[in-house]
Amino acid sequence: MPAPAIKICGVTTPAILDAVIAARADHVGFVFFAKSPRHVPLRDAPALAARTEGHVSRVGLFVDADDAMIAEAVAAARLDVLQLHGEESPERAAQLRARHGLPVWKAVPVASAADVARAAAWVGAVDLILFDAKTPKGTLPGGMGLAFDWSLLAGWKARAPWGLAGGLNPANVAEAVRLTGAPLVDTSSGVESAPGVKDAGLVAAFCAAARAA
Ligand SMILES: O=C(O)c1ccccc1N[C@@H]1O[C@H](COP(=O)(O)O)[C@@H](O)[C@H]1O
Repeated sequence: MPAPAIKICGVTTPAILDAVIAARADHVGFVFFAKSPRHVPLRDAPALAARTEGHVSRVGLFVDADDAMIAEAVAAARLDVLQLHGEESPERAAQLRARHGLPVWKAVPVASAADVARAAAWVGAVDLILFDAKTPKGTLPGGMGLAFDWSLLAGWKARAPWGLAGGLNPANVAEAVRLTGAPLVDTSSGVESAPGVKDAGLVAAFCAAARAA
């Protein structure tokens, strides 16, 4: 089984961006969602984007964002991918893909086998389906460090590119890849010392563990 692609999400500082690049992650995620402790203000995005050039692809994470917000972030961070993490519809995803000419990833919240089955609605509308843990009502729709029961993915027959998120960290990512065969793994809280505070050592450990899986 080839090593999974790796995305480190919620990067907000040049120092951690350098750690992500040094650890040879494939994707870095910038969160454009004001309620998140990992929110990147638009004014900070150009400098972060410039640092990534030629090293890592830039994924912009949005939660039910409007057109203006997404267009500004695409320009400021020179995004390569749009990740939708809210209640966007397949039609909205397809519209954004056409408008920006960028791949669109959609997070699908999972707590049951039915949630995995519902991911079929996204096949064809997006470029990658990201299975993530369903979070409690009233909390952030992701970035909570919560894992779901990975065995639920046994019902997913991989009819589309997909990835695994939710509570992944250096200690469990190898097991997650072994059990699910995920072609892409995505983490945020699992490489932090506190919400929104990334740890360069944990970033390196996560990438090494994912690659060794
Ligand atoms: O990171 C956030 O703050 C965030 C906010 C709103 C939606 C999604 C968010 N993060 C994404 O959630 C998954 C799982 O994160 P974790 O590893 O469990 O912390 C991942 O894709 C994050 O990028």
